[in-house]
Amino acid sequence: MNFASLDDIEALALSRMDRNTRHYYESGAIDEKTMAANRADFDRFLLRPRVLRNVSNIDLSTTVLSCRVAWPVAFAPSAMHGLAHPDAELGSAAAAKNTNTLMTLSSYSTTTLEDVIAAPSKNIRETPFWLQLYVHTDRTISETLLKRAEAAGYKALALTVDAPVLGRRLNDLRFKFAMPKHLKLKNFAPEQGVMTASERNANPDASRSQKGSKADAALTWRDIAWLRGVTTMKIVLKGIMTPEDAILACEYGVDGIIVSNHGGRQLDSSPSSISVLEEIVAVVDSFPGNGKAKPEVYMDGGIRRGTDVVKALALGAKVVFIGRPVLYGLAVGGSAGVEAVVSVLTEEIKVAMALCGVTNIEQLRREKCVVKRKFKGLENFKL
Ligand SMILES: Cc1cc2nc3c(=O)[nH]c(=O)nc-3n(C[C@H](O)[C@H](O)[C@H](O)COP(=O)(O)O)c2cc1C
Ligand SMILES: CC(C)CC(=O)C(=O)O
Repeated sequence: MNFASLDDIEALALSRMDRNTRHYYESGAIDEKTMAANRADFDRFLLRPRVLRNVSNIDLSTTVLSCRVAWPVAFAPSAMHGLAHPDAELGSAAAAKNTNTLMTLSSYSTTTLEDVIAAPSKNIRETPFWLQLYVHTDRTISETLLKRAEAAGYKALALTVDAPVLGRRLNDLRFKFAMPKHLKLKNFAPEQGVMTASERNANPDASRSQKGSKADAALTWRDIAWLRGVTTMKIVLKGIMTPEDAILACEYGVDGIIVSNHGGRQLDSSPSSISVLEEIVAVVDSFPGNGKAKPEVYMDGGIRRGTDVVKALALGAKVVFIGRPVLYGLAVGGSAGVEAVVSVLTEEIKVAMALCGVTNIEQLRREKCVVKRKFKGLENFKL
């Protein structure tokens, strides 16, 4: 499949989706200001073209939590891939394997986590898989899920910390989306009472807290110790947006943090991910590790161009994650569509790196001079 840009894939995908799926995938919370800022704020940073530096070979490979991957972009967890394509998560997992891309599976998937990691692919290189987790009010259900993930070969769990309650997505509320009958949240038994976002949105009690979903709104930092006790997988916190929480993450000894506002789907009026990335990287870098490893810092939110990836890496992200683009790729062509997303973004990153005069990811991350602030401060920035 051949596309010029991720926008073209998105436009085709949206034109094919039924209204409710489109709303669920596209929506941000409330006025969608944070979702818009996730895109717009990349324009606050400019790239500096450098010349005559032999850029005939560009190497995009890097590592994430010691696993080698082909490029510095990973798949963010998103619920219910079955809405996008009949192959569901098997399509996205095959694309992840075929392109040696880290995939994070949402625990609210329409395929079991065991089937996802075993998805057939033509690639023999080992590709890391992580499992995203919402902690269930009945902890034994989460413990069982983690044990299953560990046994199946998942390398890390990504604990989503920015959704103790669900953000209000207005079109989900207006149109009361219901998951089609042929789809199930396959990692849970029906009696475990896990509800989809839409079912919860359609239920006013549940939308006030995540009680209805059985996701535990009472979770605190102390629960990290519980997680450490029940799994040997590495622990990544997804949804860190302030230096204060980044320092706490360091103190609690997690292995990674994802600077993320959930694609603008949770707290509207919170800042864009790219605008807070640099200060979070700085506090993690200066945290006194006392010989212990510090968390790797990743980011997601609004990545749609190779230049976005280059900016985020130059501002200190180890890798970035893409959410909606994977769903749109899946919708246009199953695994081939997701591979088309990877291919467009890979080409764009290579071109941007070459024109910035850098040839590998370490160089890009070291040379912070690749990016230049366009505006001195928020006060000068007009949305
Ligand atoms: C339709 C949809 C479903 C999502 N489901 C989950 C989920 O199950 N767990 C989670 O932690 N994040 C979820 N996210 C958030 C993504 O992991 C990610 O943070 C976000 O999509 C990144 O922004 P982007 O879509 O602009 O790339 C979801 C996002 C979308 C759009
Ligand atoms: C089932 C939902 C809670 C998944 C999610 O995180 C989202 O829709 O943003």
